[in-house]
Amino acid sequence: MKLKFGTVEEDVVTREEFPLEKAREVLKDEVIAVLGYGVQGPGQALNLKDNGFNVIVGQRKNSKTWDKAVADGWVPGETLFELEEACEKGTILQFLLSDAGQIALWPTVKKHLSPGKALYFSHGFGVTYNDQTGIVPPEDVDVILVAPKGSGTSLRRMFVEGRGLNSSFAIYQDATGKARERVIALGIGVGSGYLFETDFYREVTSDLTGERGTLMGAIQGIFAAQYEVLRENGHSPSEAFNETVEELTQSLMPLVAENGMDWMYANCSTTAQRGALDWWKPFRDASKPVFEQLYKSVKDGKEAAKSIESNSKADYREKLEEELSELRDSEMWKAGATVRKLRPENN
Ligand SMILES: NC(=O)C1=CN([C@@H]2O[C@H](COP(=O)(O)OP(=O)(O)OC[C@H]3O[C@@H](n4cnc5c(N)ncnc54)[C@H](O)[C@@H]3O)[C@@H](O)[C@H]2O)C=CC1
Ligand SMILES: CC(=O)[C@](C)(O)C(=O)O
Ligand SMILES: [Mg+2]
Ligand SMILES: [Mg+2]
Repeated sequence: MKLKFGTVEEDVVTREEFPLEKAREVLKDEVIAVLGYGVQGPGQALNLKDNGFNVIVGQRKNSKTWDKAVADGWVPGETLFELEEACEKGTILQFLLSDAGQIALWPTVKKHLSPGKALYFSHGFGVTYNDQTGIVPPEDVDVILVAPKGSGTSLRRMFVEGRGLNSSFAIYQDATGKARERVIALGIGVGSGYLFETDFYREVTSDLTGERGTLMGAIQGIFAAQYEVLRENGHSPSEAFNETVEELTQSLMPLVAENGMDWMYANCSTTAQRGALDWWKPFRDASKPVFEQLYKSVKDGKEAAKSIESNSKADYREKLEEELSELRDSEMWKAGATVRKLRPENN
């Protein structure tokens, strides 16, 4: 359906125009092989299974995630296979290894992409940066994308709650003439609330910008800056944390989610409104050059190169964990752990 986003009209696909029954009809003869069982793998595979699709999972044996797949109800030899066996059995291959991991498995996946199969991604990364990944799909398969706009953990949680995370979708190559109905059916099948169309390049550039920017990188940066200034001026950790993070996640962001920034402002004091209206523009102006630098680094493929380089190392998990523990052990997030315990619903 066509909808106005501000003054711009866009086409979105909802469950109303493309109900689950239609998705099941489109994919009734397909075997959907979900390759990789990290964060997106479980969310998408379990939602597809619960929605009545024919799904198998491919994962390395003797790994923690193989055991997790078994614990989630996938049966070795029936619905859970080694990666190569799943590639062979699947007619739609959902390539949900980490973006760096996809490079290593690509020769195997490619070998099993016989004509008419579909290659499905949840990120435009591998194909867009194919000068770095080597992922160049054969011409006689569909190449499609459904990118849930959130963590696989939320995708599953929201599905179980009867809600739906929104996703973008894209078609890179339509070899069968059925790529469009295939990709939309998969998008509905994995539990998307609605789908908006993009292309692989735009998906990856916006996504890499978003996660490095406001969604993850910038927000931690801005939290740290304010927390430090409050602490340096003699405020206690609990006061600094509450005024920086807790109030935002518990009180104010839910209001923004419900009805927008203006409505959240309107539900705060006129004192706060005066100050926030004065200060948001200096913050925008201070951070915009950093966002421009970030977008350029994404566009130039530098962010992709860094990610491939670091996540292809044998000990990449340990290294990431080390850096995450640095965050976890910072005073701000230690204070956060105590504050979370104090929420009445947590005790
Ligand atoms: N994590 C998320 O919620 C989101 C991820 N995506 C995209 O979905 C795709 C999958 O991402 P995640 O689920 O985060 O992946 P992940 O980092 O959790 O890894 C998925 C699986 O790949 C396996 N793997 C890694 N390297 C391997 C290798 N060399 N050989 C064999 N297996 C290997 C891991 O064991 C794991 O089971 C990526 O394209 C990512 O950008 C998109 C939206 C959100
Ligand atoms: C959750 C999501 O969509 C991210 C942040 O882009 C990602 O995990 O890559
Ligand atoms: Mg994303
Ligand atoms: Mg991402």
